[in-house]
Amino acid sequence: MLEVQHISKRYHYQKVLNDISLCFPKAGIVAIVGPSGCGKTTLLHILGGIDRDFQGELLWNGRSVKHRLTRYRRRHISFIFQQFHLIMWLSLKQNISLPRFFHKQEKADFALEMDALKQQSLTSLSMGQRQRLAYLRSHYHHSDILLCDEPTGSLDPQYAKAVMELLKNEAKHRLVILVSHDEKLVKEYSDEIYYMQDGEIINHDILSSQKRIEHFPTIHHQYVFSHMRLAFASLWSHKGRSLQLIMGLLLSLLCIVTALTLTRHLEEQFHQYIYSLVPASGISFQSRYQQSLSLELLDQMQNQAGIIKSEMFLDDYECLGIGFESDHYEQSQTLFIGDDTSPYTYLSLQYGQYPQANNEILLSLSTARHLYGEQDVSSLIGQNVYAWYQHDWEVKGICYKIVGITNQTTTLDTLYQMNHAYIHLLKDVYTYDVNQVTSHLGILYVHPDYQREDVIKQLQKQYPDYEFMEIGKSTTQNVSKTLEQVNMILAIFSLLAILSSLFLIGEVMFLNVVQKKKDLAIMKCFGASSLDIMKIVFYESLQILFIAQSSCLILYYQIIQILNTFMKDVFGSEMFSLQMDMYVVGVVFVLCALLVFISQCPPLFYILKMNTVQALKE
Ligand SMILES: Nc1ncnc2c1ncn2[C@@H]1O[C@H](COP(=O)(O)OP(=O)(O)OP(=O)(O)O)[C@@H](O)[C@H]1O
Repeated sequence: MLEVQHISKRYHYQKVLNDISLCFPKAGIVAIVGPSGCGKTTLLHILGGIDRDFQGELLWNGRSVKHRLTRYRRRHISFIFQQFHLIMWLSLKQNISLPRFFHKQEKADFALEMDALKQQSLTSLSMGQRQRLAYLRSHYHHSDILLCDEPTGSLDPQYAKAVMELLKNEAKHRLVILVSHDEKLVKEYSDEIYYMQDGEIINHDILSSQKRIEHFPTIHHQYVFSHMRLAFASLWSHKGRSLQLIMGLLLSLLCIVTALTLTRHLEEQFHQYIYSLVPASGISFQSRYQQSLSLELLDQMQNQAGIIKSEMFLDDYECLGIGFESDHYEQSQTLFIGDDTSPYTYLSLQYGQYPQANNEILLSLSTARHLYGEQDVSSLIGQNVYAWYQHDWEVKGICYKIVGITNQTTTLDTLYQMNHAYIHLLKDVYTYDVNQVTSHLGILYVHPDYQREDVIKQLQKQYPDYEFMEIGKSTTQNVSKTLEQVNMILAIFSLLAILSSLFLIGEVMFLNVVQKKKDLAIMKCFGASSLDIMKIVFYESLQILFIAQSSCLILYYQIIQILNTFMKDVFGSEMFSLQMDMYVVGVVFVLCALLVFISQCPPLFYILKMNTVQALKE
């Protein structure tokens, strides 16, 4: 049984309700009538548990419910408002079954009444139809008390009577409290009437009494994923704005994920590329006093532990390329040849054998293909090619016989030959004395079982007049350092981009809550707690995040594919190929989710502080 004791309420300095005590029956229609502004609606809000800011007691079955109003509303209260308070971004059915989004329902069957409205959109409904919807919604939640604020206010007399008949029928099973101006209509249908004036009850008429007839409606469970569904409906209701948010977040996520993947992968692949040009086992050396190197010195060094091959590059002799033509190197078949990149003893043969004489060479598989096109490269074995060298602007060719093809693919076209072979061959072509040619740069190759640093230390001790350096190390270090800086800058910019879009999400969600606060208050009237409302708002931003992140994953995959095709075209090999970096994706997505959570604090805080009665009036 519902009871209020010594209820008083003030708005600033105005006393709206003054020490009201009432005791209501279990069933029947109880009307509250009085002039405009006397406090009827205020009293109704207190009875409905949506206004918690009052003095006095609200009792249900003798127990105070002032501190558990959400539970009280859910179990015992439903409303019909004068302005209907329908939620325009929900469907007809969702509006009617609104209470079921928040708790399980004892639902009456109203399929017949629904059929007439089913075809229409909410905005196209007439006032009478909206009134009917509001009635159906209150009926959906079969509560102990139905509170009606001017339920016939906007209806023509004929339809008003029909609504009163419905309420009369309702009142057999529950208590109907209605606030109305229409004293005549009220007298015709009410069992009790309270007369109010200036916030006080001035009279009470009991016209008849109604015994409550219990009925046992079917029980419907709460909708599954109810908060998610409401969040999605809310998101859909402002789809333009949501799309902008999703696009903003998607672009920032895509930028940061792609940029970080590029720099992380490119660093690795730059290193690989550098090592494909300059072997990881190479040590370069030169005299500290600018003295020329000699073949004896090379032979001496080659006998050191851990060294497997030594080379020296003649200062003024440069290999221009190889080709099949004997008369001139500038032919289309001529290939530019890089310096050989590793001792051939450690390369696996695909065809043929290792060189046995100075004029025999090995080709890397990629060079053989380059030279011979689509044809079977094994038929290159035994063929002659010409390597063209330039000295003092004079270009001369040395004839080599291809004896083998390795299975190696190299970035630059490469040929391998016996130690110092080209020095001996050039001597005959250019006719010089081997001891007279100068060379200031030598290369040593370290056995894979040895550490380059250790070998360098050893060499440094033994040959103090020479300076030894790891080939490619400083370049890779420089590349790593530069890419690290690029990474850092990218990360900062991307973080700023994500922060700004999250700030935007926070801002838009806040505006959204402010804009929809009346709808959220309506939900509260139909059983939602503050936590339910917070969940809806939070899930809405999670949905934005989810859509942005999943679209980002799809686009990220596409971008990686496009970049790989592009790089394959540009570099002509698959050396620079990217893969989806799930580590980067994971870190960025988790960080972003965390920031979304933080960006939701202002709207969620706003909901906690929201005044339901105030919000309903807006
Ligand atoms: N949020 C508010 N802030 C300040 N004053 C308010 C607020 N809400 C209502 N009032 C005042 O409280 C008084 C009672 O208002 P209430 O709406 O309860 O009256 P009512 O009897 O239902 O009037 P009506 O029949 O016209 O709806 C009015 O004087 C109104 O101006």
